[in-house]
Amino acid sequence: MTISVEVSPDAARLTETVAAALTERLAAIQAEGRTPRVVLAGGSIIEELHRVVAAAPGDVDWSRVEFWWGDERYVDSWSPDRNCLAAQRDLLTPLGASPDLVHVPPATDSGQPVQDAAATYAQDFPAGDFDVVMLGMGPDGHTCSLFPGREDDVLSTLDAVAVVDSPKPPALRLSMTPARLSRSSLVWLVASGTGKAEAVRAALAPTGGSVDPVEVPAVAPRGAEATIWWLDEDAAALL
Ligand SMILES: O=C(O)[C@H](O)[C@@H](O)[C@H](O)[C@H](O)COP(=O)(O)O
Repeated sequence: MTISVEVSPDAARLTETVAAALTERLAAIQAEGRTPRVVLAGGSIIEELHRVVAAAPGDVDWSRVEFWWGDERYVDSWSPDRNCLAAQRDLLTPLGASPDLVHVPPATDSGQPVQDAAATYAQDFPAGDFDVVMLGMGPDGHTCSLFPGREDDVLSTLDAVAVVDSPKPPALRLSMTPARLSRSSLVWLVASGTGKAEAVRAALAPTGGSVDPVEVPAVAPRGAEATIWWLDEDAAALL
């Protein structure tokens, strides 16, 4: 398992580079006769990445790719806060993804308390491992609605947790745990801009030795084959 850092000159080159790496990987998996399993997320750079992939879909049969979400806001299914609606609009609909292969997390109109919704969400995860998990990171080092100091979430041995008082609105969220996110060949963290530079340094170049995943949750998910931090120069400025 390797951990590496790839730095692009700016946000546009960053999303182009990650998009090309994604389409190359998914095409290679399909060439082996497998259906790729991809985990999506929300956040500004990830949503821009989705648009770039949709504009440059590569040699991938997107109707034969399975999708899940690493986290989702637990709000009404039509709320603009939903990560999955943005991904559907920017990525999945333009690429012709198969609705049967898109695993939409539960929403509040299911009527379930958030804890039950987390269990329902996890029941929809595959028996096998993922191929690519693509995550953003907040300026505080959170990823996937896994926030600093939330030991019960970050170190959970479950596949998914309910986040009940997120410091970033909306308060209720569903998160795939680092334990489950790490059941993936590749974990990619994508970060852009000076606002992420301090968190990138905390994750990758700590001043005081090793990084505590409870303090910097973005370091917790690790790919079985590789973990890659895709950064632009601004995000990498303090490395
Ligand atoms: O619900 C969320 O907030 C996102 O899923 C979150 O994990 C996101 O990826 C980071 O917060 C980065 O977001 P920005 O790139 O917009 O800062």
